[in-house]
Amino acid sequence: MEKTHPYSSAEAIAVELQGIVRMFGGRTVIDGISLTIPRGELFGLLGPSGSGKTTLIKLMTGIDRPDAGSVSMLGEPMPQLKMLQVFGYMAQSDALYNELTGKQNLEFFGALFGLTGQLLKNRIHAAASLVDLTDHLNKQTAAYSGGMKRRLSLAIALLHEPRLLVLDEPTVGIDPVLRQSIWKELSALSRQGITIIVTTHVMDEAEKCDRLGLIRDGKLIAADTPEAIMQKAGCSTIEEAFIALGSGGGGEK
Ligand SMILES: Nc1ncnc2c1ncn2[C@@H]1O[C@H](COP(=O)(O)OP(=O)(O)OP(=O)(O)O)[C@@H](O)[C@H]1O
Repeated sequence: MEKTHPYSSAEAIAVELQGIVRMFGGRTVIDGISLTIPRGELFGLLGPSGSGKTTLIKLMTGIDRPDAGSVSMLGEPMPQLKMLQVFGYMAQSDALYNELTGKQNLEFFGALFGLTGQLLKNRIHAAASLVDLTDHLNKQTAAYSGGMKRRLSLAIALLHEPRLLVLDEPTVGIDPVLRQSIWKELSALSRQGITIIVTTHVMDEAEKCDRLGLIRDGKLIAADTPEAIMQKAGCSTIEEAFIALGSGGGGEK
């Protein structure tokens, strides 16, 4: 479905990275990345383990600072404390209170976002049903499976109806049926104008993104639609394209 977004040009950009460099202990982990993500885009970050995906999204959200270059989110320079209210972030490892129930976790994080009373109840209901956890809300989180914990983390990231969702491998440990329904929902949120940035290792998920950024050794080796990336690489799958582009191939097979 065609997306239409009624934003002025100043508001039209969700995230802008200019010449980002991040070093750890003298090693360059993000090596001069520039990237613009428009509002409402479902943008996937794809790359091998250790290529810098998590580091890059931490820089986008202001959780970490670059050693060089600049980051802005929705027109605001990052990092900024007030921007924490604007985006929903789901980290790679679940930051949950195991001794609390699923519902208590949602209430706790909802309160941090200033949600109270009936509004909080409504949001908990909506977010929990989205990730199919309604029947498990009164269980202690310690008794949740890995996939249930991921789903609870996703519900927490959605609780305050953020304009920007940043999800670090949201579907790890989630079964294929639920994975599909979560992706359907992500597409629907994106059609409503919510920007979604998602890291993934799963190729069929990558193909569902509006645009993909391919990262290798801290460099952005491509940023385009899945179709354009496959065409450029002269490949019929994203997986093949990723390998071809990453090894320096440009499609002239
Ligand atoms: N705080 C840190 N201190 C030192 N090195 C770090 C730190 N954070 C990340 N790194 C290193 O930076 C590199 C990129 O890590 P990052 O977590 O961004 O990769 P990734 O692409 O998200 O990997 P994965 O898919 O396995 O999650 C790795 O070599 C990692 O060891």
